[in-house]
Amino acid sequence: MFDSLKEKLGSFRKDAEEAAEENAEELDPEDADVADGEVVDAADVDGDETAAGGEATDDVTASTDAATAVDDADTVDADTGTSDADAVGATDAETVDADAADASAAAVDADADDDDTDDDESSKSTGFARKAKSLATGKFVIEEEDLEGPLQELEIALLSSDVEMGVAQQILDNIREDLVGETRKFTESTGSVVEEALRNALYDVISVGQFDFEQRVAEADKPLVIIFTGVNGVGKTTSIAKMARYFEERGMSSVLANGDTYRAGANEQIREHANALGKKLIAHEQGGDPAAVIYDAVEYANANDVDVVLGDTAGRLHTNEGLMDQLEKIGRVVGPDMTLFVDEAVAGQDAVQRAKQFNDAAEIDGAILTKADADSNGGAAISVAHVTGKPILFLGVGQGYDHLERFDPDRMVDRLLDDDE
Ligand SMILES: Nc1nc2c(ncn2[C@@H]2O[C@H](COP(=O)(O)OP(=O)(O)OP(=O)(O)O)[C@@H](O)[C@H]2O)c(=O)[nH]1
Repeated sequence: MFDSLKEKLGSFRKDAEEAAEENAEELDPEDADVADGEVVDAADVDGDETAAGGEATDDVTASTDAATAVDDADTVDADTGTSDADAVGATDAETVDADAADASAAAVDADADDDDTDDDESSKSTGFARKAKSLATGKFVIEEEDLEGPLQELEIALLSSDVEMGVAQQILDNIREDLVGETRKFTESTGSVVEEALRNALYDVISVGQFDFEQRVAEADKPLVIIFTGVNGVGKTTSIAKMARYFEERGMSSVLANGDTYRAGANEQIREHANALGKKLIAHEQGGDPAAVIYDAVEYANANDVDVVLGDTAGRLHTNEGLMDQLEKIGRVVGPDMTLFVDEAVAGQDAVQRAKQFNDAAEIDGAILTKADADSNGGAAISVAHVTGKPILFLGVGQGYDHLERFDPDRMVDRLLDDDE
Protein backbone atom coordinates (compact mmCIF):
# COMPACT_ATOMS: atom_id res chain seq x y z
CA MET A 1 0.00 0.00 0.00
CA PHE A 2 1.27 3.46 -1.01
CA ASP A 3 4.62 1.91 -1.95
CA SER A 4 5.54 4.38 -4.67
CA LEU A 5 4.90 7.42 -2.48
CA LYS A 6 6.70 5.78 0.40
CA GLU A 7 9.75 5.32 -1.76
CA LYS A 8 9.67 8.96 -2.88
CA LEU A 9 9.34 10.21 0.68
CA GLY A 10 12.30 8.01 1.58
CA SER A 11 14.34 9.69 -1.17
CA PHE A 12 13.43 13.13 0.13
CA ARG A 13 14.46 12.17 3.62
CA LYS A 14 17.80 10.91 2.36
CA ASP A 15 18.43 13.98 0.19
CA ALA A 16 17.44 16.44 2.92
CA GLU A 17 19.57 14.63 5.48
CA GLU A 18 22.55 14.66 3.15
CA ALA A 19 22.09 18.34 2.40
CA ALA A 20 21.89 19.16 6.09
CA GLU A 21 24.91 17.02 6.84
CA GLU A 22 26.92 18.66 4.09
CA ASN A 23 26.17 21.85 5.91
CA ALA A 24 27.49 20.32 9.10
CA GLU A 25 30.56 19.17 7.16
CA GLU A 26 31.17 22.74 6.06
CA LEU A 27 31.18 23.71 9.70
CA ASP A 28 34.27 21.70 10.46
CA PRO A 29 35.80 19.60 7.71
CA GLU A 30 38.56 18.42 10.04
CA ASP A 31 36.22 17.06 12.60
CA ALA A 32 36.13 13.36 11.80
CA ASP A 33 32.64 12.84 13.17
CA VAL A 34 31.12 15.70 11.27
CA ALA A 35 33.14 15.06 8.10
CA ASP A 36 31.88 11.51 8.12
CA GLY A 37 28.43 12.93 8.09
CA GLU A 38 27.76 11.73 11.59
CA VAL A 39 26.34 14.18 13.95
CA VAL A 40 28.33 15.31 16.90
CA ASP A 41 26.61 14.43 20.09
CA ALA A 42 25.78 17.56 22.02
CA ALA A 43 26.68 15.73 25.20
CA ASP A 44 30.27 15.50 23.90
CA VAL A 45 30.35 19.14 23.01
CA ASP A 46 28.82 20.18 26.26
CA GLY A 47 30.99 17.69 28.07
CA ASP A 48 34.15 19.21 26.64
CA GLU A 49 33.03 22.65 27.53
CA THR A 50 32.15 21.54 31.00
CA ALA A 51 35.46 19.75 31.29
CA ALA A 52 37.29 22.92 30.28
CA GLY A 53 35.22 24.89 32.73
CA GLY A 54 35.90 22.30 35.36
CA GLU A 55 39.65 22.62 34.90
CA ALA A 56 39.44 26.36 35.18
CA THR A 57 37.48 26.04 38.37
CA ASP A 58 39.98 23.55 39.70
CA ASP A 59 42.76 25.93 38.84
CA VAL A 60 41.14 28.74 40.72
CA THR A 61 40.61 26.49 43.68
CA ALA A 62 44.21 25.31 43.42
CA SER A 63 45.30 28.89 43.25
CA THR A 64 43.43 29.73 46.41
CA ASP A 65 44.84 26.69 48.16
CA ALA A 66 48.32 27.52 46.96
CA ALA A 67 47.98 31.11 48.08
CA THR A 68 46.90 29.90 51.48
CA ALA A 69 49.88 27.59 51.48
CA VAL A 70 52.15 30.53 50.65
CA ASP A 71 50.65 32.57 53.43
CA ASP A 72 51.20 29.71 55.81
CA ALA A 73 54.67 29.11 54.45
CA ASP A 74 55.54 32.78 54.79
CA THR A 75 54.57 32.56 58.37
CA VAL A 76 56.68 29.46 58.75
CA ASP A 77 59.45 31.17 56.82
CA ALA A 78 59.41 34.07 59.21
CA ASP A 79 59.58 31.68 62.05
CA THR A 80 62.11 29.19 60.75
CA GLY A 81 64.01 30.93 58.02
CA THR A 82 63.71 27.85 55.72
CA SER A 83 62.73 29.14 52.31
CA ASP A 84 63.28 26.50 49.56
CA ALA A 85 59.95 24.79 49.96
CA ASP A 86 58.27 28.14 50.36
CA ALA A 87 59.80 29.43 47.16
CA VAL A 88 58.56 26.39 45.22
CA GLY A 89 55.12 26.79 46.76
CA ALA A 90 55.03 30.45 45.84
CA THR A 91 56.12 29.74 42.24
CA ASP A 92 53.43 27.06 41.85
CA ALA A 93 50.84 29.38 43.19
CA GLU A 94 51.82 32.13 40.75
CA THR A 95 51.75 29.71 37.84
CA VAL A 96 48.30 28.49 38.82
CA ASP A 97 47.09 32.04 39.24
CA ALA A 98 48.40 32.92 35.81
CA ASP A 99 46.60 29.88 34.31
CA ALA A 100 43.40 30.89 35.98
CA ALA A 101 43.77 34.43 34.67
CA ASP A 102 44.35 33.08 31.14
CA ALA A 103 41.29 30.89 31.43
CA SER A 104 39.20 33.84 32.57
CA ALA A 105 40.52 36.00 29.76
CA ALA A 106 39.73 33.26 27.25
CA ALA A 107 36.26 32.94 28.68
CA VAL A 108 35.72 36.69 28.39
CA ASP A 109 37.03 36.59 24.80
CA ALA A 110 34.66 33.79 23.96
CA ASP A 111 31.76 35.75 25.42
CA ALA A 112 32.84 38.80 23.48
CA ASP A 113 32.97 36.73 20.26
CA ASP A 114 29.53 35.41 21.02
CA ASP A 115 28.15 38.89 21.41
CA ASP A 116 29.91 40.00 18.26
CA THR A 117 28.35 37.13 16.35
CA ASP A 118 24.91 38.00 17.70
CA ASP A 119 25.39 41.63 16.71
CA ASP A 120 26.65 40.68 13.28
CA GLU A 121 23.85 38.24 12.57
CA SER A 122 21.40 40.80 11.32
CA SER A 123 23.96 42.49 9.11
CA LYS A 124 25.56 39.34 7.66
CA SER A 125 23.18 37.86 5.21
CA THR A 126 25.35 34.84 4.48
CA GLY A 127 24.99 31.88 6.76
CA PHE A 128 28.71 31.85 7.46
CA ALA A 129 28.58 33.70 10.76
CA ARG A 130 25.84 31.43 11.97
CA LYS A 131 27.72 28.38 10.81
CA ALA A 132 30.83 29.52 12.64
CA LYS A 133 28.78 30.11 15.71
CA SER A 134 27.15 26.72 15.30
CA LEU A 135 30.53 25.11 15.71
CA ALA A 136 31.29 27.11 18.81
CA THR A 137 27.94 26.40 20.44
CA GLY A 138 27.43 22.77 19.43
CA LYS A 139 24.30 23.73 17.52
CA PHE A 140 23.42 23.84 13.86
CA VAL A 141 21.02 25.64 11.63
CA ILE A 142 19.51 24.28 8.41
CA GLU A 143 19.51 27.03 5.82
CA GLU A 144 16.79 27.37 3.21
CA GLU A 145 19.39 26.92 0.46
CA ASP A 146 20.35 23.54 1.94
CA LEU A 147 16.80 22.30 1.43
CA GLU A 148 15.97 23.93 -1.87
CA GLY A 149 16.93 20.97 -4.05
CA PRO A 150 15.34 18.26 -1.90
CA LEU A 151 12.14 20.30 -1.49
CA GLN A 152 11.82 20.75 -5.24
CA GLU A 153 12.24 17.03 -5.67
CA LEU A 154 9.65 16.41 -2.99
CA GLU A 155 7.16 18.69 -4.69
CA ILE A 156 7.53 16.79 -7.94
CA ALA A 157 7.25 13.50 -6.07
CA LEU A 158 4.06 14.55 -4.31
CA LEU A 159 2.42 15.88 -7.46
CA SER A 160 3.35 12.79 -9.42
CA SER A 161 1.76 10.74 -6.64
CA ASP A 162 -1.54 12.55 -7.17
CA VAL A 163 -1.28 14.72 -4.10
CA GLU A 164 -3.45 17.77 -4.75
CA MET A 165 -1.40 20.87 -5.56
CA GLY A 166 -2.53 22.97 -2.59
CA VAL A 167 -1.91 20.04 -0.26
CA ALA A 168 1.59 19.50 -1.68
CA GLN A 169 2.29 23.19 -1.14
CA GLN A 170 1.08 22.99 2.43
CA ILE A 171 3.36 20.03 3.11
CA LEU A 172 6.36 21.91 1.71
CA ASP A 173 5.49 25.03 3.71
CA ASN A 174 5.18 22.97 6.87
CA ILE A 175 8.57 21.38 6.31
CA ARG A 176 10.22 24.70 5.53
CA GLU A 177 8.72 26.30 8.59
CA ASP A 178 9.76 23.41 10.76
CA LEU A 179 13.32 22.96 9.49
CA VAL A 180 14.69 26.19 8.11
CA GLY A 181 16.47 28.59 10.41
CA GLU A 182 15.71 26.77 13.63
CA THR A 183 18.76 26.40 15.82
CA ARG A 184 19.18 22.80 16.82
CA LYS A 185 21.54 20.96 19.08
CA PHE A 186 23.86 18.42 17.57
CA THR A 187 22.21 15.78 19.78
CA GLU A 188 19.33 15.72 17.33
CA SER A 189 20.65 13.78 14.38
CA THR A 190 19.78 15.47 11.10
CA GLY A 191 18.01 12.24 10.18
CA SER A 192 15.56 12.47 13.06
CA VAL A 193 15.11 16.21 12.54
CA VAL A 194 14.14 15.73 8.89
CA GLU A 195 11.95 12.73 9.66
CA GLU A 196 10.09 14.56 12.39
CA ALA A 197 9.49 17.56 10.14
CA LEU A 198 8.15 15.30 7.38
CA ARG A 199 6.02 13.37 9.85
CA ASN A 200 4.51 16.56 11.29
CA ALA A 201 3.96 18.05 7.83
CA LEU A 202 2.09 14.96 6.63
CA TYR A 203 0.12 14.53 9.83
CA ASP A 204 -0.97 18.15 9.67
CA VAL A 205 -2.72 17.71 6.31
CA ILE A 206 -3.90 14.11 6.80
CA SER A 207 -5.53 14.63 10.18
CA VAL A 208 -7.75 17.56 9.19
CA GLY A 209 -11.26 17.28 10.65
CA GLN A 210 -10.73 13.96 12.47
CA PHE A 211 -13.34 13.18 15.10
CA ASP A 212 -14.04 10.22 17.31
CA PHE A 213 -16.33 8.14 15.08
CA GLU A 214 -17.05 5.55 17.77
CA GLN A 215 -18.02 8.23 20.24
CA ARG A 216 -20.34 9.90 17.78
CA VAL A 217 -21.98 6.56 17.09
CA ALA A 218 -22.34 5.82 20.78
CA GLU A 219 -23.88 9.21 21.49
CA ALA A 220 -26.37 9.22 18.59
CA ASP A 221 -30.04 8.39 19.11
CA LYS A 222 -30.94 4.98 17.68
CA PRO A 223 -31.34 4.19 14.92
CA LEU A 224 -28.18 5.86 13.70
CA VAL A 225 -28.73 6.73 10.03
CA ILE A 226 -25.72 6.84 7.69
CA ILE A 227 -26.12 7.80 4.03
CA PHE A 228 -23.43 6.88 1.49
CA THR A 229 -22.74 9.03 -1.56
CA GLY A 230 -20.24 8.78 -4.40
CA VAL A 231 -20.10 7.84 -8.06
CA ASN A 232 -20.87 4.37 -9.37
CA GLY A 233 -18.37 1.58 -9.36
CA VAL A 234 -15.99 2.89 -6.69
CA GLY A 235 -17.00 0.36 -4.06
CA LYS A 236 -19.91 2.11 -2.39
CA THR A 237 -22.17 -0.91 -2.07
CA THR A 238 -19.31 -3.10 -0.90
CA SER A 239 -18.39 -0.45 1.70
CA ILE A 240 -21.97 -0.45 3.02
CA ALA A 241 -21.73 -4.20 3.42
CA LYS A 242 -18.38 -3.82 5.19
CA MET A 243 -19.90 -1.23 7.53
CA ALA A 244 -22.70 -3.68 8.38
CA ARG A 245 -20.01 -6.18 9.39
CA TYR A 246 -18.11 -3.46 11.28
CA PHE A 247 -21.17 -2.63 13.42
CA GLU A 248 -22.02 -6.28 13.92
CA GLU A 249 -18.56 -6.86 15.34
CA ARG A 250 -19.28 -4.07 17.82
CA GLY A 251 -22.56 -5.62 18.89
CA MET A 252 -24.77 -3.32 16.81
CA SER A 253 -27.48 -4.51 14.42
CA SER A 254 -28.09 -2.86 11.06
CA VAL A 255 -30.53 -2.72 8.16
CA LEU A 256 -29.49 -1.95 4.57
CA ALA A 257 -31.52 0.43 2.40
CA ASN A 258 -31.12 0.74 -1.33
CA GLY A 259 -31.61 4.39 -2.11
CA ASP A 260 -30.07 3.83 -5.54
CA THR A 261 -33.37 3.54 -7.33
CA TYR A 262 -31.83 4.95 -10.48
CA ARG A 263 -29.61 2.15 -11.73
CA ALA A 264 -30.90 -1.13 -13.09
CA GLY A 265 -29.50 -4.06 -11.16
CA ALA A 266 -28.72 -2.02 -8.04
CA ASN A 267 -31.28 -3.91 -5.94
CA GLU A 268 -29.83 -7.28 -6.92
CA GLN A 269 -26.30 -6.15 -6.21
CA ILE A 270 -26.96 -4.93 -2.67
CA ARG A 271 -29.29 -7.85 -1.99
CA GLU A 272 -26.43 -10.25 -2.59
CA HIS A 273 -24.46 -8.53 0.14
CA ALA A 274 -27.46 -8.42 2.48
CA ASN A 275 -28.03 -12.14 2.00
CA ALA A 276 -24.38 -12.96 2.49
CA LEU A 277 -24.34 -11.00 5.73
CA GLY A 278 -27.78 -12.11 6.92
CA LYS A 279 -29.08 -8.53 6.99
CA LYS A 280 -32.52 -7.17 6.13
CA LEU A 281 -32.66 -5.07 2.95
CA ILE A 282 -35.29 -2.40 2.31
CA ALA A 283 -35.70 -1.76 -1.42
CA HIS A 284 -38.30 -0.28 -3.77
CA GLU A 285 -38.83 -0.66 -7.48
CA GLN A 286 -36.40 0.99 -9.86
CA GLY A 287 -37.35 4.64 -10.39
CA GLY A 288 -38.84 4.99 -6.90
CA ASP A 289 -38.14 7.79 -4.45
CA PRO A 290 -34.81 7.27 -2.63
CA ALA A 291 -35.98 9.30 0.38
CA ALA A 292 -39.01 7.00 0.71
CA VAL A 293 -36.74 3.92 0.78
CA ILE A 294 -34.55 5.35 3.53
CA TYR A 295 -37.65 6.45 5.43
CA ASP A 296 -39.03 2.90 5.30
CA ALA A 297 -35.71 1.57 6.55
CA VAL A 298 -35.80 3.95 9.52
CA GLU A 299 -39.38 2.82 10.27
CA TYR A 300 -38.22 -0.80 10.10
CA ALA A 301 -35.33 -0.05 12.43
CA ASN A 302 -37.60 1.68 14.93
CA ALA A 303 -40.09 -1.19 14.87
CA ASN A 304 -37.42 -3.88 15.19
CA ASP A 305 -35.00 -2.19 17.53
CA VAL A 306 -32.25 -2.06 14.91
CA ASP A 307 -29.28 0.14 15.80
CA VAL A 308 -28.08 1.39 12.42
CA VAL A 309 -29.60 2.21 9.00
CA LEU A 310 -27.09 2.09 6.14
CA GLY A 311 -28.47 3.86 3.10
CA ASP A 312 -27.07 3.58 -0.42
CA THR A 313 -27.74 6.36 -2.93
CA ALA A 314 -27.42 6.70 -6.70
CA GLY A 315 -23.92 7.81 -7.64
CA ARG A 316 -24.41 10.90 -9.66
CA LEU A 317 -22.17 13.93 -9.71
CA HIS A 318 -23.38 17.16 -8.21
CA THR A 319 -23.45 18.67 -11.70
CA ASN A 320 -26.50 16.48 -12.08
CA GLU A 321 -29.06 18.40 -10.11
CA GLY A 322 -30.68 15.11 -9.17
CA LEU A 323 -27.97 14.41 -6.63
CA MET A 324 -28.53 17.64 -4.77
CA ASP A 325 -32.28 17.20 -4.84
CA GLN A 326 -32.00 13.59 -3.77
CA LEU A 327 -29.74 14.25 -0.77
CA GLU A 328 -31.68 17.32 0.20
CA LYS A 329 -34.91 15.37 0.25
CA ILE A 330 -33.34 12.51 2.25
CA GLY A 331 -32.06 15.18 4.65
CA ARG A 332 -35.53 16.65 4.99
CA VAL A 333 -37.42 13.38 5.32
CA VAL A 334 -35.02 11.33 7.42
CA GLY A 335 -32.42 13.72 8.90
CA PRO A 336 -29.44 11.35 8.65
CA ASP A 337 -26.81 11.40 11.38
CA MET A 338 -23.94 11.20 8.91
CA THR A 339 -23.35 11.41 5.18
CA LEU A 340 -20.22 9.59 4.09
CA PHE A 341 -18.59 10.12 0.72
CA VAL A 342 -17.13 6.97 -0.85
CA ASP A 343 -14.47 6.96 -3.56
CA GLU A 344 -11.56 4.83 -4.58
CA ALA A 345 -8.01 5.71 -3.49
CA VAL A 346 -6.73 4.51 -6.85
CA ALA A 347 -8.61 7.34 -8.60
CA GLY A 348 -6.08 9.80 -7.14
CA GLN A 349 -6.74 13.40 -8.20
CA ASP A 350 -10.14 12.47 -9.63
CA ALA A 351 -11.24 11.17 -6.25
CA VAL A 352 -9.97 14.34 -4.58
CA GLN A 353 -11.88 16.57 -6.99
CA ARG A 354 -15.05 14.50 -6.64
CA ALA A 355 -14.80 14.68 -2.87
CA LYS A 356 -14.65 18.44 -3.14
CA GLN A 357 -17.57 18.59 -5.57
CA PHE A 358 -19.78 16.32 -3.47
CA ASN A 359 -18.93 18.22 -0.29
CA ASP A 360 -19.69 21.52 -1.98
CA ALA A 361 -23.00 20.21 -3.27
CA ALA A 362 -24.21 18.48 -0.12
CA GLU A 363 -22.03 18.65 2.95
CA ILE A 364 -20.41 15.37 3.89
CA ASP A 365 -19.27 14.34 7.36
CA GLY A 366 -16.37 12.19 6.26
CA ALA A 367 -15.02 9.89 3.58
CA ILE A 368 -14.32 6.23 2.95
CA LEU A 369 -11.48 5.54 0.54
CA THR A 370 -11.77 2.13 -1.05
CA LYS A 371 -9.14 0.03 -2.84
CA ALA A 372 -6.33 1.47 -0.76
CA ASP A 373 -4.82 -2.01 -0.97
CA ALA A 374 -4.33 -1.48 -4.70
CA ASP A 375 -3.12 2.11 -4.42
CA SER A 376 0.56 2.77 -4.75
CA ASN A 377 0.38 6.57 -4.90
CA GLY A 378 -1.46 7.58 -1.75
CA GLY A 379 -2.32 11.00 -3.19
CA ALA A 380 -6.03 10.78 -2.44
CA ALA A 381 -5.44 9.46 1.07
CA ILE A 382 -3.17 12.42 1.78
CA SER A 383 -5.32 15.07 0.10
CA VAL A 384 -9.03 14.41 0.66
CA ALA A 385 -9.24 15.67 4.25
CA HIS A 386 -7.27 18.85 3.60
CA VAL A 387 -9.22 19.69 0.45
CA THR A 388 -12.69 19.05 1.92
CA GLY A 389 -12.02 19.87 5.57
CA LYS A 390 -13.69 16.51 6.34
CA PRO A 391 -11.83 13.48 7.63
CA ILE A 392 -11.20 10.17 5.96
CA LEU A 393 -12.86 7.78 8.39
CA PHE A 394 -12.26 4.38 6.82
CA LEU A 395 -10.02 2.71 4.27
CA GLY A 396 -11.19 -0.19 2.15
CA VAL A 397 -8.26 -2.57 2.02
CA GLY A 398 -9.62 -5.52 0.05
CA GLN A 399 -12.75 -7.16 -1.29
CA GLY A 400 -13.70 -9.12 1.83
CA TYR A 401 -16.22 -7.84 4.37
CA ASP A 402 -13.50 -7.60 6.98
CA HIS A 403 -11.32 -5.52 4.71
CA LEU A 404 -12.29 -2.22 6.25
CA GLU A 405 -9.91 -0.29 8.40
CA ARG A 406 -10.55 2.67 10.65
CA PHE A 407 -8.45 5.47 9.18
CA ASP A 408 -5.87 6.61 11.70
CA PRO A 409 -3.69 9.58 10.65
CA ASP A 410 -0.83 8.41 12.87
CA ARG A 411 -0.91 4.94 11.31
CA MET A 412 -1.09 6.48 7.84
CA VAL A 413 2.04 8.54 8.52
CA ASP A 414 3.78 5.47 9.96
CA ARG A 415 2.85 3.56 6.82
CA LEU A 416 4.39 6.25 4.67
CA LEU A 417 7.58 6.66 6.66
CA ASP A 418 8.36 3.48 8.56
CA ASP A 419 10.39 0.79 6.89
CA ASP A 420 8.61 -2.09 8.58
CA GLU A 421 5.04 -0.89 7.79
N1 LIG B 1 -9.34 -4.37 -3.91
C1 LIG B 1 -10.46 -3.81 -3.46
N2 LIG B 1 -11.60 -3.91 -4.18
C2 LIG B 1 -12.72 -3.34 -3.69
C3 LIG B 1 -12.72 -2.62 -2.49
N3 LIG B 1 -13.97 -2.15 -2.29
C4 LIG B 1 -14.71 -2.56 -3.33
N4 LIG B 1 -13.97 -3.28 -4.18
C5 LIG B 1 -14.40 -3.88 -5.43
O1 LIG B 1 -14.77 -2.87 -6.35
C6 LIG B 1 -15.79 -3.32 -7.20
C7 LIG B 1 -16.92 -2.32 -7.21
O2 LIG B 1 -17.52 -2.32 -5.97
P1 LIG B 1 -19.06 -1.99 -5.76
O3 LIG B 1 -19.34 -2.03 -4.33
O4 LIG B 1 -19.87 -2.83 -6.66
O5 LIG B 1 -19.08 -0.51 -6.28
P2 LIG B 1 -20.23 0.54 -6.15
O6 LIG B 1 -19.64 1.85 -5.93
O7 LIG B 1 -21.27 0.11 -5.24
O8 LIG B 1 -20.74 0.49 -7.58
P3 LIG B 1 -22.20 0.77 -7.97
O9 LIG B 1 -23.02 -0.22 -7.22
O10 LIG B 1 -22.15 0.48 -9.44
O11 LIG B 1 -22.45 2.16 -7.61
C8 LIG B 1 -16.21 -4.69 -6.68
O12 LIG B 1 -15.59 -5.67 -7.45
C9 LIG B 1 -15.62 -4.73 -5.26
O13 LIG B 1 -15.29 -6.01 -4.83
C10 LIG B 1 -11.47 -2.51 -1.76
O14 LIG B 1 -11.36 -1.87 -0.69
N5 LIG B 1 -10.37 -3.12 -2.29
